[in-house]
Order: sequence, then structure tokens, then C-alpha cells
Amino acid sequence: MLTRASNVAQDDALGAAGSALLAADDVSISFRGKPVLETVSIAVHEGEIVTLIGPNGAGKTTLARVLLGLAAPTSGRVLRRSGLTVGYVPQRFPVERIMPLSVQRFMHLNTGVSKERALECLAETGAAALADVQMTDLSGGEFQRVLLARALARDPDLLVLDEPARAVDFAGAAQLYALIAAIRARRRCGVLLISHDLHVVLGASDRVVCLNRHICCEGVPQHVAAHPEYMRLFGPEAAASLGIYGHRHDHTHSLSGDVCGEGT
Ligand SMILES: Nc1ncnc2c1ncn2[C@@H]1O[C@H](COP(=O)(O)OP(=O)(O)OP(=O)(O)O)[C@@H](O)[C@H]1O
Repeated sequence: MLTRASNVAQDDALGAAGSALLAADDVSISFRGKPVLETVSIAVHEGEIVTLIGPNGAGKTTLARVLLGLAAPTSGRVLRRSGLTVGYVPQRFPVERIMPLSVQRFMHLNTGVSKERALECLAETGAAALADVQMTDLSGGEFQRVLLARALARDPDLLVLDEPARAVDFAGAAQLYALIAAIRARRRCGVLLISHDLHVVLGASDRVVCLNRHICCEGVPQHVAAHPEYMRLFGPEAAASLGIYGHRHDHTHSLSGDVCGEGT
């Protein structure tokens, strides 16, 4: 359940950020006097996948939390489209190991989602067969699909996914990002992704924002991959490898990741 920071404006001031669903405007935040974000502006629009990348400790999760109203910025504003529904999958989601909890029960826990809706959303993320499995028995990739299904059950306008491919191998990460791209194509929701899996995730992104306390560079993946600031942060090898994986979004994907249509 989201709480709202006092300076989240739910108003028409989004004009400043165009048709954004959610935007940060010159946001700064410090913890115990240590600056973590400095004058950061970012916006996520309907139907686009924006990926936030940056080294460990760059402030990515903090920025997501500020955008969601879970942390109050020291200065700057967060602007949210009126009535916006957000599905948030945080980086860590501890599941009580002592208490038995099936996937089906987890889907209902504090959500008020019906059994049918829960099963529909599990099917959408390819996790329908897991409904009776215990949460503690899920693999890393299965766990992420269940978390994603739970976020989708809110019928969100915007998905915020913090490191969804953490604890997932390379092939599993590619499948997961194909799934996220397919969900975006079907639902036309906005997606804010936080990731370290640069060469997989950049191919699934419309826009990349490279953060290291401040925004170092941003733009379409190819632009960011060639940017000197990106190369400085991640090294020329990382930048070169992106050329192999970059693709234009001129098609959509099925749940299995297969190309299944033209023109997203
Ligand atoms: N509530 C807090 N109190 C104090 N310091 C914090 C708090 N939240 C975050 N920080 C600090 O802010 C910095 C940025 O953390 P954050 O988790 O946003 O980075 P990140 O880019 O998401 O990192 P990672 O890629 O390792 O997950 C870190 O130095 C972290 O210790």
C-alpha cells in the first residue's frame, strides 16, 4: 500500500512534464546530510518503458521511492497524474518462511483480489501453474512472475519494477523483459524499470536514464550506449556489447518472448 509524501502534487502541473503519468521535477534528497539525489528530473509517459540504470548506490531505488511518495524529497516536486494507479514491485520482498503461504493466498493477501482475477493475472505472467505452490518453494524467476502478477492485479497505469531480474539467470532475465514488453504492448501502461542487466534491458527499453546521484545522460538506448558518461560509468566493453542487443520497437512479443506483431 502506498503512502504519500506530503509534497507529491496530484495536479495539472504535469503540464511541465508533458503528458507524464509520473514525474520528478528537480528532486534532491539527502540522508543524514549526505546527498543521494541532486536536482533529478525524470518523467514516465503512458505506454513507454523507461529504464533507470546506474552503479550500486547511485540512488535508483531512492528515486523510485521518491516518485512513489514513499520518501519525501529534500527539495523539488513529484507530480502524479490524478487518479494514477501504480503497481510496485520493490527490490526486496521478504516472505515469512515460518508461515505456510501459497501463491494463491499471497495474491489475495491485503489486495482484495478475487480468485478469478488472481488466476487471470498469474496466467498473464506465465505463472498459472504455480497457484498452489508455496511461496518459499518458488525459484527466483517464478517468484518475480508472481510479484508481477500481484502488481498487475491492481490494473495499474504504471508499473514500477525495481531489479525484476535479480536472482534470475541471463536467459530467464531475457524472458522476463520480453514478458514486461508484452504486458506494456497489451495494456499500454507505463513502465519504470530499474536494472543492472544492461545489455538485456536496454533492448526492451524505449528510453534509458543513467543515474549517478544526478542524471549523467539519457535518451534512446543507442544514444546512451554511445554517450561518454555512460562509457565512463560502465566501461567501453559494456557499451560495445549493447550494439549487439539493441533493437527497435517495431514489433510486439508473446508471453514466451516470440515476435508476434508489428508496430508498437
Ligand atoms: N533510508 C535511508 N537512510 C540512509 N541512507 C539511505 C537510505 N536509503 C538509501 N540510502 C543510501 O542512499 C544511497 C543510494 O541508495 P539506493 O538504494 O537508492 O541506490 P541504488 O542505486 O538503488 O543501489 P543498488 O544498485 O545497489 O540497489 C546509498 O548510499 C544508500 O545507503
